[in-house]
Amino acid sequence: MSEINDLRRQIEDIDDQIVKLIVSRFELVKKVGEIKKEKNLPVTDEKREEEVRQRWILLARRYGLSESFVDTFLPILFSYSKIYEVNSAKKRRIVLLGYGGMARALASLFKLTKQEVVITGRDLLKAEKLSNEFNFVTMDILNAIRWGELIISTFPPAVLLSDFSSKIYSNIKGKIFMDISSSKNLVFPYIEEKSLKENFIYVSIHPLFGPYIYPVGERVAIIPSKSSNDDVVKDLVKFFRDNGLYPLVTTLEEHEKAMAIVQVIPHFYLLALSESINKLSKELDIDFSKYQTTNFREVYKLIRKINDIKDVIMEIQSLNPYADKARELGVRELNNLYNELLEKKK
Ligand SMILES: C=C(O[C@@H]1C=C(C(=O)O)C=C[C@H]1O)C(=O)O
Repeated sequence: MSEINDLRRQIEDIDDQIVKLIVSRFELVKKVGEIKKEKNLPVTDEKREEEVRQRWILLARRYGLSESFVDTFLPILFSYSKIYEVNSAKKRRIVLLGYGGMARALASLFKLTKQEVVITGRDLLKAEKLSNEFNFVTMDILNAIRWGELIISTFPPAVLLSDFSSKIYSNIKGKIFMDISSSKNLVFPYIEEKSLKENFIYVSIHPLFGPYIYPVGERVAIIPSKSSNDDVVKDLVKFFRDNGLYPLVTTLEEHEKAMAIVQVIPHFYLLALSESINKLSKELDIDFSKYQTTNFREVYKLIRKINDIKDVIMEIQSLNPYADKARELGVRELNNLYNELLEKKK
């Protein structure tokens, strides 16, 4: 036993050094972040990440560490590095309409950059619960939008199109209003028209990440409207960059087409895959959880994630204007593959 204890003391010594070294690394990363902010550069630098990865792979080979360790460890290191790189940004008065997962993700970023944030919605108790998590403030909707400067709605499309939101649109003259919908085909023209009529500035955004906390370095699509000019867009690009995201200015059409590719098809396959796995395991009467391969584990993680946000996923399937085309193609490709494999058997 004392031999184990002795070894464990040595392990602890090494752990001490690892933690100290990681913190020293983060301190340097923080300095890189300050320079990037001065130079208006985004937090994420994919080229540099690949460079770092290649160095690590060489080191791993030299010292006999597995490459899979590198590929498991580095993404975690990078994602925490980026949290350290986000500094306080110019203070804006931000109103978050809604208190779901995406509101929480955005709130976590605004906490890192020390923004002034008011969280509000139809249920003020729920709004307060989220506010408390980050030490932000809750107000009723009308007071919040009177106070705020940037209004970010995390409401679902049906709410954005309702009379409830109309009341908001007619009380935000001169302010910037953003929605975060994944499918914008319905809401964009509707809010754009409201913004021209009610004299507010509408810029549609789409955070390209799920409802996870501290999404530093992730992308956000920005879609200008007829009521927003270049200065507003430039200002928002800087705002999102300073708040740790990677802004991408695009158009409504391009956005919807891109989402057909990166959301509609993958979600469609994953939902079907989820059902197929469940049904086959019942039919064959096998508890597959005991037999998880590494790849299966990754795939199943994704399946679980999308099942958690099934409402949003079904909404995208029904609202994206290219969804029918995408799904038809998806089914056709499955059939092709099916036939190809059948042919081989003959
Ligand atoms: C520290 C930097 O920022 C990020 C973090 C990196 C890291 O932890 O090594 C690498 C690239 C960037 O995505 C950098 O650009 O060097």
